[in-house]
Amino acid sequence: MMMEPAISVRGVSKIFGGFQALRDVDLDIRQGELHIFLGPSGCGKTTLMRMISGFELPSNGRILHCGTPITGPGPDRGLIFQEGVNFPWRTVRRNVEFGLEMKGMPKAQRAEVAQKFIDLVGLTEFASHYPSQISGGMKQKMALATALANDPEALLMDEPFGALDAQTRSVMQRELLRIWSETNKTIIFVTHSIREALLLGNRISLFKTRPGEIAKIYDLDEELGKPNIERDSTDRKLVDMEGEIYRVMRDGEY
Ligand SMILES: Nc1ncnc2c1ncn2[C@@H]1O[C@H](COP(=O)(O)OP(=O)(O)OP(=O)(O)O)[C@@H](O)[C@H]1O
Repeated sequence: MMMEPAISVRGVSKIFGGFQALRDVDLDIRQGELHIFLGPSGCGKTTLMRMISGFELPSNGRILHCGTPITGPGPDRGLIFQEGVNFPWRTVRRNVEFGLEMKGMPKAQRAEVAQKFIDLVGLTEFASHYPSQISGGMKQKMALATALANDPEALLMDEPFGALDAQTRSVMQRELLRIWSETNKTIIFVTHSIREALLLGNRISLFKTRPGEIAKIYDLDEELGKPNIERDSTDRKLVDMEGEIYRVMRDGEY
């Protein structure tokens, strides 16, 4: 039996003023999938992500989460941005606890849940530090722990590693794959980087611009095997795909 998609995007367009940012997007995100949005600047990746998060509504069409129309933000969809939003006056632990506090979870239980996710992302030693005392990569780990603590069904990650240096970014990619395989969450991950897309995804939605559309979907499981930390950036097939996607984007020949 086919599982119901985690997210279904049906005939979705978005118009800002007179400007068409997205046109007629159809897409199913599978349960437990790590799905990549890849494309040039301005092609509408963030706009589609914001509509899935519920902060923005489609001009036309509809978006369903597990069969239910999305009408606004909800705890079932956890967001992680490049800036890694946090409260600077709260320690790592109290940042991770924030959503649980809002839900009114009792203190002891919230400490236990926060600890579990702080350990999962590898911040055990830094739980009592303030955001200003930890690195950019650690801040993104904290954002991941904060999102996971709320037990969302899907994680929406908008260029979460975009501001990190190459070395830290590569560590975080491996960490993300480990955490994904341990939690089985559905993840939508936005990136500009073809290589990052190829290292992480089950599938890639390749966007094109003017108007923003999904031009092509690549099934990486078929080509490269399922994403795991062994997926190798020097693998011949991966390098070939990288070249192909690069050419498609450069020449606009979708
Ligand atoms: N609130 C808004 N009002 C007007 N135009 C907008 C608004 N939000 C986005 N746009 C326009 O819609 C288009 C798509 O923007 P979006 O941020 O979704 O692109 P993107 O693919 O995420 O780009 P980037 O990779 O640079 O973040 C852009 O041309 C942008 O200027």
